[in-house]
Amino acid sequence: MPSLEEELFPSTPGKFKIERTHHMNRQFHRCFSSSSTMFLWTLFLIALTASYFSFQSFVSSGSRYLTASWGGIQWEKQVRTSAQIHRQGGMSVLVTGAAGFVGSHVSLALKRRGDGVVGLDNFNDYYDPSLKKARKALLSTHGVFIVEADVNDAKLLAKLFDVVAFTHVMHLAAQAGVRYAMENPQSYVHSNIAGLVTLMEACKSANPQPAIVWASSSSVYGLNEKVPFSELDQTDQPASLYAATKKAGEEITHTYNHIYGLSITGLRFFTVYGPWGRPDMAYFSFTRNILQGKPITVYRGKNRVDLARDFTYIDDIVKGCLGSLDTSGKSTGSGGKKRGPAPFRIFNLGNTSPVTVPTLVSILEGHLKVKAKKNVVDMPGNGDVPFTHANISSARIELGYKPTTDLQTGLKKFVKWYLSYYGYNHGKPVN
Ligand SMILES: O=C(O)[C@H]1O[C@H](OP(=O)(O)OP(=O)(O)OC[C@H]2O[C@@H](n3ccc(=O)[nH]c3=O)[C@H](O)[C@@H]2O)[C@H](O)[C@@H](O)[C@@H]1O
Repeated sequence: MPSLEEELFPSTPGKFKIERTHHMNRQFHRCFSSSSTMFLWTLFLIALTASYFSFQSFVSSGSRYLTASWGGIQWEKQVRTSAQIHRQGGMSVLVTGAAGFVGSHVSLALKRRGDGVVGLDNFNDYYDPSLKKARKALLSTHGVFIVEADVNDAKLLAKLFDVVAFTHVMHLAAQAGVRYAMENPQSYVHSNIAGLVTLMEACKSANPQPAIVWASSSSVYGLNEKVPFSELDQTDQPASLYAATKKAGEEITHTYNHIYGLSITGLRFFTVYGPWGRPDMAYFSFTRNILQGKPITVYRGKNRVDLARDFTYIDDIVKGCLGSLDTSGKSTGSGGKKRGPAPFRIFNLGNTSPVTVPTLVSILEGHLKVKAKKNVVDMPGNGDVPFTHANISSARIELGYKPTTDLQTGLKKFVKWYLSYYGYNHGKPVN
């Protein structure tokens, strides 16, 4: 039995057998055997295919405009107003990941000192998007407008550079989290590789080209054992896919610096923490669990050695970011062509005093006045590294970077924010 498709579109029309009336037989025979009719059929099929594709593109462009949260006169006005500079010698900065932890703090600091800021964020649900919306609302009260879109949206990026001649890009949009890379590896490729390249393409084509400062990570040191970690140490042994994508980012940005003259500064952040932080990070999830009376899992390294991190307070990181923007130097290219060498820099932004995870827990217990229920387990092979420790000499010399907040002080500020944000009164939830 022929399929429906075969019945409607026989593969060999000339041999089409008609067994009804003789008259019809003659007609069909004439129809399929004449070459001019064949030509008409071909034309018909081409027209059908073409109209199918134009309908498809109409539907997709239509839905793009229907669902797009950007574009239009009012939108452009908001972008321009947000980008306005209010100080002598100020800059206009496109901050990607502006609704994120570091992004929201940096945006606010720039705006406060009179720089123009436009944010970009896709508000994904890697962690509770309502926290991102709350950061957005906070920024909005300070005059920072955040465009809701993905950094992979090349058309939007081109439009933004059309509307504003950004002097700088602070690129903080990324898929963060070391261990989550085993659950969702593609999200790291999407944001940290594809998204970075899309942004670099937009920056290289922009006229004038902006200078770029972006977030790499202390995780690029991977299995490096030389302490403290210095920028010249080996970084070709990543322990997680997250670290590998950040290291790849350093190589990708180098290429754009080399070929197109983009000014690049990569910042290797060391476990940043503080108010408005990331709920997926240990200090945050420990706080939540301790307050809710739930157990926490504390990982332990080989031979029962405690894990340690060079925890760095958000305000210190913000100073490092602003110092990087201020000293970035200009990109040299224009019209997608390099006109001369441009700066390429990489800095550690750490605290230079690692603290073990059990110590982190006891500091939290002190501030929360609640004892944690600890499950101590051996570190699973999920991308974690045993310790991090930053050498910050270069950042100190070139950016004037000088961290001033120790973990005890920084966690106190975090806990104060946490209790007030989540509605606790003296450690008890307010109903
Ligand atoms: O500095 C960096 O490069 C990285 O810092 C953090 O990564 P991580 O240091 O692993 O921060 P946490 O996830 O907060 O973990 C801190 C420590 O607590 C430990 N931990 C974590 C979670 C947990 O349930 N138990 C536990 O003992 C981890 O093993 C680690 O030693 C961030 O999550 C990364 O996005 C960032 O790039």
